[in-house]
Amino acid sequence: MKVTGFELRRIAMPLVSPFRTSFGVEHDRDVLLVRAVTEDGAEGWGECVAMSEPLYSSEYVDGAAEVIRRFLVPAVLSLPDADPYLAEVPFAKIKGHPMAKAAVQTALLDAKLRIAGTPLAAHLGAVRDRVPAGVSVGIMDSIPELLEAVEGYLAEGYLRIKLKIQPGWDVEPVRAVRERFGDILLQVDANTAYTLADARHLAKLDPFELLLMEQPLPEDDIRGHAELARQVRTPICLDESITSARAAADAIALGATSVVNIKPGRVGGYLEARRVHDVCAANGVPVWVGGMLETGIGRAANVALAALPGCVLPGDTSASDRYFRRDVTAPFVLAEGHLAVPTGPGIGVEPDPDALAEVTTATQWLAR
Ligand SMILES: O=C(O)CCC(=O)N[C@@H](C(=O)O)c1ccccc1
Repeated sequence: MKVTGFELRRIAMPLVSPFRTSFGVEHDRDVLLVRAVTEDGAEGWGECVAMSEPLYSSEYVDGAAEVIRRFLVPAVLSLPDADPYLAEVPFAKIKGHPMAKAAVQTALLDAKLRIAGTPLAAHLGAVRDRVPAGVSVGIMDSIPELLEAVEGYLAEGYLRIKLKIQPGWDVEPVRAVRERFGDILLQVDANTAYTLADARHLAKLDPFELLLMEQPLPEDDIRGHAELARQVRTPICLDESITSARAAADAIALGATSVVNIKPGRVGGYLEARRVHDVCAANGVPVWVGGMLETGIGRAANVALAALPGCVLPGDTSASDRYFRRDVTAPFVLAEGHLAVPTGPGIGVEPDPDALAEVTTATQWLAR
């Protein structure tokens, strides 16, 4: 496949409501989209999930755009065949920047699969045609406000609730949700906000029978998570720590995680995401697909990944209207708590030109 060039497109997507985590509050998303154009006019899309500031990980959207412009696009354009699998070789020589790599790799993968007429889900090994949807609920100003939000999501049909927690907002919100809504599927996400010194406090979550406790400690504290797992009953799930299939194998072998959140942007793309899935499946570790507030472009690819056999827990694959009043693609809509897996070639969705034009803040064409 010969690529004639790439378009980098920045879009400004306001969120329907502020999204608060232990590391900050998002009011809107400044998203970088990558479009690959091939010699015979096929195209492929990728979404960079880097946030505006390096608060979730070291990447941020302006930095990702720079790495794509200066290093990743030239590496691809120098290949005789711009195949996403072949591109992993020069990409591996560039240290880090998994979200930037994932965006370019996905644009190539989408183009390759559209040309072949193969849906991404089929290419990855999907076994389902719809996936159960969970929803991530941010930190709120009060318990009543939280209960109102959770009630609304349950009424919409979400099959699993994830509560963001941080020191000072953890046991009480979980207790309130459990007492009000009974034995719903419930989990928490700390985004690295605690330390091992908080182990006894985190053990207070055990009576609430949570599905998992996500990334309680810093992303590089594998030993700490293994020690914490010995002190709390709630299963530990890692997110920020799992940067590759090897990192997943290490964390599992060291007893640091018993569930894994797979985010393609965090591991460099859907090809490595499938390897993380396979390593976890080989070790009997359940996985689910996380989210980074993606538009329909990234959401479509995440839903395809969530259809793999090892994805046995609802993911943060919510409907488009969880975050956006108007998506740039046809919206993903909840049906009986599930999202349908796209069936078209590649990621199976196209951005709507008018919707895209409405939110575009900058475009740049990068060619040989
Ligand atoms: O549903 C979604 O797309 C968001 C799910 C979610 O909570 N993402 C969290 C996370 O840490 O997993 C996040 C939010 C904002 C920025 C980065 C990550």
